[in-house]
Amino acid sequence: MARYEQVQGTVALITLTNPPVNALSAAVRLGITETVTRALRDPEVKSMVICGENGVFCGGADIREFAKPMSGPPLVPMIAAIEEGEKPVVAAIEGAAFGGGLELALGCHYRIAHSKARVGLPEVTLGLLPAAGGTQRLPRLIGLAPALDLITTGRHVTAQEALKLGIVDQVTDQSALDLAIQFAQQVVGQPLLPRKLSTRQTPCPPDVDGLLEETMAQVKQRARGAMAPIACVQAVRAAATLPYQAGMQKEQELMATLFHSSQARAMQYCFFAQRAVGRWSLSSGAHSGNSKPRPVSKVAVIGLGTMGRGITVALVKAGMSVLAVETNKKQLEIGKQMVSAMLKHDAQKRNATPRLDLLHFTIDLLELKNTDLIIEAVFEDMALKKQVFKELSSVCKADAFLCTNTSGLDVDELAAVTKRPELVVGMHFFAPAHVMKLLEVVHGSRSSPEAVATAMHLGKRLGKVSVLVGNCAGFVGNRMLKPYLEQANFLLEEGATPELVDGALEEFGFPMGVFKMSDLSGLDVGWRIRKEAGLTGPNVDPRDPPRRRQGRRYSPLPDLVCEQGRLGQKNGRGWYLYDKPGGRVATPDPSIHKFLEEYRIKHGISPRQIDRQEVVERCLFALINEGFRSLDDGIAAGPEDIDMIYVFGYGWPRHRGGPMFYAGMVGLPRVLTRLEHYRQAHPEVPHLEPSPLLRRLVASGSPPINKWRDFLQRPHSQL
Ligand SMILES: CCC[C@H](O)CC(=O)SCCNC(=O)CCNC(=O)[C@H](O)C(C)(C)COP(=O)([O-])OP(=O)([O-])OC[C@H]1O[C@@H](n2cnc3c(N)ncnc32)[C@H](O)[C@@H]1OP(=O)([O-])[O-]
Repeated sequence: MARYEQVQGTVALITLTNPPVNALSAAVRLGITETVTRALRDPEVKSMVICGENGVFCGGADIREFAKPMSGPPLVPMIAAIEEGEKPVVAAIEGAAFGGGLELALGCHYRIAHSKARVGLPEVTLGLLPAAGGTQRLPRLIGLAPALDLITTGRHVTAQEALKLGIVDQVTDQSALDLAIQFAQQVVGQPLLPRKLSTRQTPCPPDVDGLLEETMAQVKQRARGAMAPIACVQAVRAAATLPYQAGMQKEQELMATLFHSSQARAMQYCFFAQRAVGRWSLSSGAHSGNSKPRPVSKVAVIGLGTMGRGITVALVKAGMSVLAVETNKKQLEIGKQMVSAMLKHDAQKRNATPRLDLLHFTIDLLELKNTDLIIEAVFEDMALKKQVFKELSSVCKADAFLCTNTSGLDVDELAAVTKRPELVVGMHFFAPAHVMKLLEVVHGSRSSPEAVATAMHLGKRLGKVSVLVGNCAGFVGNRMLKPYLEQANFLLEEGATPELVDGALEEFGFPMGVFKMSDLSGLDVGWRIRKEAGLTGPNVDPRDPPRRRQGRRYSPLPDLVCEQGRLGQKNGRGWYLYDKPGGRVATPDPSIHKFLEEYRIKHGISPRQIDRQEVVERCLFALINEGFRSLDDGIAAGPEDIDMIYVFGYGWPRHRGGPMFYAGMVGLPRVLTRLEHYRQAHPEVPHLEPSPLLRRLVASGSPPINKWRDFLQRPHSQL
């Protein structure tokens, strides 16, 4: 797993050979150990170069090995042997040097990178810290503050930034390997000691304690309960305050607490789940391996409201030419100005030039005739969308794909008004569409594999995590959100406050609780949908009592709040009070508390003490229960799909793996028992009735999450 060659007479070339990313598996570590020893012993060899096969230096430790017992030589002494050796070693970095890969390079005496290479220590995103000396060598190389930034965020750094920071010694547009070999010959005979990072002092600012305290405070706030970022700060602190060996000891101790933690397991599950959802399959037998996307070069977006603008920006940022369409000149002008401003703002942040040349605007649908793919992003109204789809169907070329950006409307109903239902798919973007990583691609009953493949591929080009879902009201994400929101409202009726509910959910790790989130989205959005569904407003069945609709318990609280003119952040008043209309600073509102008290009196509800555990269980177990139903219905293909939708679209804390992974961690029998308990206490809430799949899994001994697909009633039936 490491090839050995002697080149240019005196240079030992060691190539890591473990495709696709040359991860440091036991065999690779053994290969490196043996070849380095050989090179150090061979008197003909004066210097060494380490590189990776297939244009990738190394993707780090082999994450798949973490769940198995340790075998093969450990990384720390392997890297120490390279550094301590008395022959210069040069790392030739092409592609990527991440995690243990960068730590290996830091053990080398010199680093040469290709201009397209990226480096970083992303262990924190796997619930770990760089435990092969990364927390001790990187600060000694680039200084305390930049090392804290890189290690606590895990961000990837370009070769140019790596050069500026001093992580690499040279960057080349040519072959990094050729340059490294040349370099390795030139440095023979130069003093090696100053190049051994373990012998250096960490460059620190005058107020080390101040910097560490400030960083710790920021990290704790960002971490939302994740342990790894905090351990990273503690480890880097050791690099600034302890001698090298003591720092290494601290690094190992901290890693030991993280390595077997449930958080690390959850985050490593997310790493693989994120990749697994890209490998979609349909019940027809079509899958990502046998269905080719059609090349798309001309894209159009219909409607320049909030969603349309975000989608347009996302497409342009991906380098695609976009035709943006509005109904009239005034709307077009507003949209044009806003999209241009968004692109300029984004480019400014990245120190780049905005690609305004890729944007074209029109109010004439006939201009769509040469477009390959159209994303309709008009108002969420079925009649309007149908009208747009009919027109698109007649003006667009016969093989153009028609995609609808909808958060839950029936894709089949829309496809039925076109002459090409097989080319219609749903693309559910999340606001703001140029920022949020999630894309639900909705497979209608007549969507062709090519249409699915094309939409999934487009999502990837936009840098999104695309998840294929079936067609039902709300698809996967919003369908599961419904019982979650419902429970939150019921908890208010029973005695909770918005602050109590939000506090419990934020403590769990959501960036925002459910009521703050509703205020941010605008309370009128759900109000309008409920009016259309006959749950509130003039279409309510007059025989329904105030807290029952369509045969089940209903809370009119959100409707009553809207009726008071409280629409959320946009007008400064919602479930909370805001500093100003459009303001972000939420404060609890005594008038909401009074309103809730009066409501309870009016409906004869005696408020009770509700604790945080009940909030978390009722909201999240109801959501998880709906997840099991979505799986059993074949709307979600697997638990990973649901988990990635929630992690990337709904702020589910990554260190808890996603709702279905979390259910497995809590224990399926416990989820079942608690749902049964709450169902008994609230017999009028059908969402609390445990799903048949959950019951089957528990009856079968609660198999691990990767075996759940074997228990599905109708695998992929709706996909
Ligand atoms: C004591 C230990 C200390 C040490 O500090 C700990 C670490 O190093 S922790 C590690 C710190 N390192 C990291 O966190 C870096 C993790 N890796 C990455 O960020 C990206 O893979 C990389 C940027 C390298 C390439 O991106 P790309 O070109 O878009 O390609 P892709 O992403 O689609 O991956 C292709 C295939 O390779 C697989 N695979 C990848 N890496 C690993 C791995 N380390 N292991 C195993 N497998 C890995 C991946 O699952 C996929 O498999 P499949 O079956 O085809 O789905």
